[in-house]
Amino acid sequence: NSSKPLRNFHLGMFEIGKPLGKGKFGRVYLAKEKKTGYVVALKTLHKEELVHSKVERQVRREIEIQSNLRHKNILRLFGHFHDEKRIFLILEFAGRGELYKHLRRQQRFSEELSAKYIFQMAQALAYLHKKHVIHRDIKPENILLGIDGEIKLSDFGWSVHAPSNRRTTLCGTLDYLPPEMVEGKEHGAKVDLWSLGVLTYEFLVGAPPFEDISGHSATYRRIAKVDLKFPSFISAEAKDLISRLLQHSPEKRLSLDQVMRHPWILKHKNNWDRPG
Ligand SMILES: COc1ccc(C(=O)Nc2ccccc2)cc1NC(=O)CCSc1ncnc(N)c1Br
Repeated sequence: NSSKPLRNFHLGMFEIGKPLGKGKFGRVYLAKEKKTGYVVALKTLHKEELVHSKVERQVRREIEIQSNLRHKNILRLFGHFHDEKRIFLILEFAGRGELYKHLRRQQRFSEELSAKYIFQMAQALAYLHKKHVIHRDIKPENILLGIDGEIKLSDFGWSVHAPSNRRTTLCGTLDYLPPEMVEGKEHGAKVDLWSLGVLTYEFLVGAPPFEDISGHSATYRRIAKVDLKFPSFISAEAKDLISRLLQHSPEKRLSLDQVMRHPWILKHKNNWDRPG
């Protein structure tokens, strides 16, 4: 539409820097836009892989979903372009990188830091849900940190417009899947609330609640049963929030507003270093 600023990007506009990481479909590089000196993260997706895994349509839908998202806790997709072999996504660069690396290094986060991250996640999800976008792939690997340590929700590889019934097979970890997705049922935005509960648990404990080293079917069973156990060091308020999110039936799960007003969040809210 005419209101959109004309921005046809091409590779020659960028100075490519160090590799930032390897995603499931391609590599990500630090890059600088030559004219403005603006630093971005440039993600390359290889077309033959996308076509091969019938993900082409998903990328297109993804780009159109992303291009009108603007929120401080959601990583921006500024634009995209392609050459004969690759598609390039021009992404906001998150100054403190991948959250899961910080989590693994520190084993687990304090209750105060976890509450701050969960509050910011709830704000990002409330924004997405208002736009009828369900993320569906909330896990530490898809969360980045901005230069001030703020959450940047990323990689909407699986986001869809609600409601939806997943068609393509799921890849990667099952740990974050809610019962309705494990059972292949219709699912709505409440899948992100279940995953938020799993994320809260993993921040505080250092591992997801239903992880079962004996394999997928064991994890499936534990999810379907909501077989939830807490270590003794978890506070009563944190246990309360997690238990009210990890409810088998989606309607019983807390809403995002209730998460943002939960005693466990409010208890820590005044100690967060709030910029500005
Ligand atoms: C809005 O962020 C995205 C939006 C979309 C997709 C994507 O691949 N979609 C997709 C790909 C294939 C098929 C269907 C969808 C990916 C991302 N994001 C990423 O890949 C994160 C790259 S890593 C990184 N990024 C910035 N700063 C850092 N310090 C780092 Br480390």
